[in-house]
Amino acid sequence: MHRSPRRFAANTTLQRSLASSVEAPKELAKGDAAVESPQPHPPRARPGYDPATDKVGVLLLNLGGPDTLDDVRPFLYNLFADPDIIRLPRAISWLQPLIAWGISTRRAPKAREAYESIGGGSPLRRLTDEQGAALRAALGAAGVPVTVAVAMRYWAPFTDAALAKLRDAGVNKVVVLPLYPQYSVSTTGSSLRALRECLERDPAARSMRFAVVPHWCGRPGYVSARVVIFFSAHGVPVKYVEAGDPYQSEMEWCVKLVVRELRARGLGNRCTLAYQSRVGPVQWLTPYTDDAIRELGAEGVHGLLAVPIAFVSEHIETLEEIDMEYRELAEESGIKVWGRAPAMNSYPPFIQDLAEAVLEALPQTDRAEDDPLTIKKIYRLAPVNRRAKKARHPWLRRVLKDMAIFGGGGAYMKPE
Ligand SMILES: C=CC1=C(C)c2cc3[nH]c(cc4nc(cc5[nH]c(cc1n2)c(C)c5CCC(=O)O)C(CCC(=O)O)=C4C)c(C)c3C=C
Ligand SMILES: [Fe+2]
Repeated sequence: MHRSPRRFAANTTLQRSLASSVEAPKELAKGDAAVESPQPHPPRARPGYDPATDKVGVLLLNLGGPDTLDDVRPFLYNLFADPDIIRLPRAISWLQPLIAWGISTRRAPKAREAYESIGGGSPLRRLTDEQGAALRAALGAAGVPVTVAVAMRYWAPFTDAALAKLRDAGVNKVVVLPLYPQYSVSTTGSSLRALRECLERDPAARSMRFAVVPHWCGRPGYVSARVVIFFSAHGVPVKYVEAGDPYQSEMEWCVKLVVRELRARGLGNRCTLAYQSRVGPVQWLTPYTDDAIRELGAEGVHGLLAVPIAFVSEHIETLEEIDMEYRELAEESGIKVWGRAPAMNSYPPFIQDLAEAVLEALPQTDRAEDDPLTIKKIYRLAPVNRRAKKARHPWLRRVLKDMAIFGGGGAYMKPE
């Protein structure tokens, strides 16, 4: 029998302050240049949006991170207790809480040190709130006023609080926007499963209509904003990809589009893709970022510009792993010049493009088959455990291809 892993509650003060979600944070109200708001436009009808009857919500999905050092271990517990992160055979799935407890307890001291080195916690929540505020402003300027709520997977604000916020605001149409450019079962898939589970527990929330933007790494606003060379992406275990996770092919496709953009701008730099942040003893996607850095150093490469291609906000993986660990490794490997492209955070052209993704998805809220069922469909098609084997069958691959996972919004380009 599958038992739900126990989830640690987040620090209650923070939960109180953030369950209320994404009203513009105070520092943004002062006029932060990065999110200087476009002027709101009176609501105007567009496909999927009738100002007379519709109240639109945007549900941003993200991973979450510990707010304080005390949060590190319970945050790690939540992460490792996720069956999309540690995939156990069904027969021993009941062991997951124990395994999660063991790994989080063992990993916590090192992770705590890393979070301490970037200021004592993850900035992901603040940056995601800022992205939400900027997105709300961009959509308001397009004549679609929205309520934005953030649903973090492993730390507050959790999905149930985010759904409650949307419901309390009277929202009847929700566009679900994962803040992961590329789809992986371990990220977007897991967040969509959490959302589906919340909807199953909460019939009132099911009265809202949903549309999902499953991935957006091919959108022009994401591709053309980058000018870089050493692409470093968060990895996943190879088994995920063998089981049909589209993450690696989306990553390679995304990098190809960025490289094409670089070439079009006359930049002939060599480009490399490598994978960072592996956890545990299993084989992850290769080449590993650390091996790639060593090899490039041994080849006599003079300078490297790291590009965090899978991350849209600064957090532990950029601020500590790339900026500190990989920089040090690069220096030791003989690389003389090291740089890192910043994450997008609330960069206006990026937010503008996300706003367009939301507007393109909005008409899907009017398709009965896309209501919370979409979420089910997408997750079912994301092959985990035994479903993974089935994904090897040509017919299921065909279904996968036709369905929402590869559907995307209008401007979305399919992998070549
Ligand atoms: C592109 C995004 C990500 C993928 C794919 C992903 C897969 C994945 N991650 C772990 C284990 C850990 N991830 C951790 C932190 C972390 N991961 C992502 C993104 C992806 N993960 C982000 C944005 C962050 C940072 C969170 C923050 O600081 O706010 C951690 C915790 C840090 C640490 O101890 O190293 C772990 C652990 C697995 C096992 C996995 C695929 C199966
Ligand atoms: Fe991760």
